Amino acid sequence: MENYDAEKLQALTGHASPMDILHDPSQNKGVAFTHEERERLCLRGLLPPRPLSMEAQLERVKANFFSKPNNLEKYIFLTALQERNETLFYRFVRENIEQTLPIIYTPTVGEACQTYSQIFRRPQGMFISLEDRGHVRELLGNWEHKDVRVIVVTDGSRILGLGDQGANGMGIPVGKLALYTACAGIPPIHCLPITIDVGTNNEDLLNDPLYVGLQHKRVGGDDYDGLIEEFVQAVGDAFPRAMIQFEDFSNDNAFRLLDKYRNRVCAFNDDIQGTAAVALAGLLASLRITEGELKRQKFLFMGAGSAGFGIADLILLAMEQQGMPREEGLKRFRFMDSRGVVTRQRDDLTGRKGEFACDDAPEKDLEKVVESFQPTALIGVSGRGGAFYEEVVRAMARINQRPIIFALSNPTSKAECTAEQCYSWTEGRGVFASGSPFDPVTWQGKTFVPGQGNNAYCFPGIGLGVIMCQAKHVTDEMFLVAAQTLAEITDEADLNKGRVYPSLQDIRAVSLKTALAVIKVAEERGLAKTPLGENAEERTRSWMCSARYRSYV
Ligand SMILES: NC(=O)C1=CN([C@@H]2O[C@H](COP(=O)(O)OP(=O)(O)OC[C@H]3O[C@@H](n4cnc5c(N)ncnc54)[C@H](O)[C@@H]3O)[C@@H](O)[C@H]2O)C=CC1
Ligand SMILES: CC(=O)C(=O)O
Ligand SMILES: [Mg+2]
Repeated sequence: MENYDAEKLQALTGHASPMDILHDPSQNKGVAFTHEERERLCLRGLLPPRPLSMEAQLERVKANFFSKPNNLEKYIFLTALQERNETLFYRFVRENIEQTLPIIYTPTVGEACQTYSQIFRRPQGMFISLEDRGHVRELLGNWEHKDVRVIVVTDGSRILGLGDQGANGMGIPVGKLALYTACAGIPPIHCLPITIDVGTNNEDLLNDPLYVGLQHKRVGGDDYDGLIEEFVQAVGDAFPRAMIQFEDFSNDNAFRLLDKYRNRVCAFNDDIQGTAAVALAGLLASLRITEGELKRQKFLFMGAGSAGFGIADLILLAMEQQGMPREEGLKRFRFMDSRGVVTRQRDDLTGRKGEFACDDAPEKDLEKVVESFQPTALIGVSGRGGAFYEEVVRAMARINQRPIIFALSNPTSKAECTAEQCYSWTEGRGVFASGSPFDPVTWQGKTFVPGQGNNAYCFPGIGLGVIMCQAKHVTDEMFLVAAQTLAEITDEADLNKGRVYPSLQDIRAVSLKTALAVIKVAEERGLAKTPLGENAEERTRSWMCSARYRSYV
């Protein structure tokens, strides 16, 4: 028989045994449990005798983190901390955001997905596979938390610019949701990462004996659509207050699923819409440097997929708001993909490509397209590292006094050019942003701090706003206001350093402002199920979790 009162413990912590408290990452404080708490929760003897403060724990975590020999080891270390003591994990991430974001997110999360089968310790999130057809609702009932508000779901088919990673893509929803908590204060209890496994076309995984996903080719067609439909319906039933974020779906499905579900449930696609918001924000801030007007810009996109068309659509919406009709705006865009410029003569004008196709002659050489189209902004969303080679960047600098060059592909190895290349090839005149972080660059005595043009600046705040007012849908207008809000927060000091985004240190304030702007749109459009009115800021602030230990005495 136990010498503790299980009922009392249950009432206090939700757990009937003291050891379960230590094994629950949302309750565990490790050695930070005070003497009084240890007494009350019957933890005496289960911990080394001397209580330490959270500050001391943070010192230890810091020393461990920085002593790791490489980034993947840092990732494994932080994941273990997250699974052991969530509060300490989030406090450490927040206090060291510049150092930890590149680990729990791009670029290292990409490496973590690629090695997922090797580094797998404990499952995080939920896996739904083809084998679960007909049982998805039942399966969601196995998740321990019942009040889920945000689901990030992938099918692993296009993980960053690394292609098909199958079930190993789970690192992405887990990382994105960690950002929801770290950057927007959404309590982890409300977050659910999900990977839908319909197989993989990645030959390495199909031949890897350690691969943890279904080891057959991807299944598409009605079976795929049926599973996604069952998933969306099951979410509505199991978690009626949840918003669904589609993440890293290959572009044959990304737009299709977005179009199918955006007006039916509360859902958005981050690669299309979140990326659009961050890119537009960066462009609006860039125009304060180049002293240009959005309507007068010419955009050349390398990459004609989810991110590219998502960004272009939002730019067009912003142009329309400034009085430029969509038809006129379309003329200011060119898209290139692996087959060259997207022209009307092509035989693959499916989806968004048809609308953005131009009348130019076919051309595969990026430098020639830069010379003929004379873009003011070059945007890389191709997942092809090094696509912006020296002659291309130099041509941009010949045509423009201040060329805008965004290398948005992730992870770092897929960036179309590096920050250093951009600044040196444009002789310090390039206005640069990248999807994965680059260190500051000193060029001829001036130090540039490149901004990170990553949807991480937008989706946490948008999600926070949607959740707070329980918006019925996530609309393009919400992404537009998110972009405008982010651009406004970027100040002159940022721009003077060459950074077209605010510092990541300010990310919580950015997320809060974004959320408030989103709530306002939802309320104005009659989409808010629980309007917050004048209390929006106070209610949102007080809902955001703070990464502080709760007291049990
Ligand atoms: N910075 C950010 O916040 C975000 C960055 N991305 C990055 O953007 C990249 C693309 O993502 P999605 O648009 O979702 O992928 P996608 O697969 O929908 O589109 C990729 C496009 O690039 C084209 N492409 C591929 N190889 C090429 C080559 N050699 N030359 C020219 N074009 C080529 C493809 O034909 C396709 O049009 C990825 O690396 C992803 O990590 C995506 C979302 C957000
Ligand atoms: C950042 C992001 O969502 C991507 O690279 O897919
Ligand atoms: Mg993504």
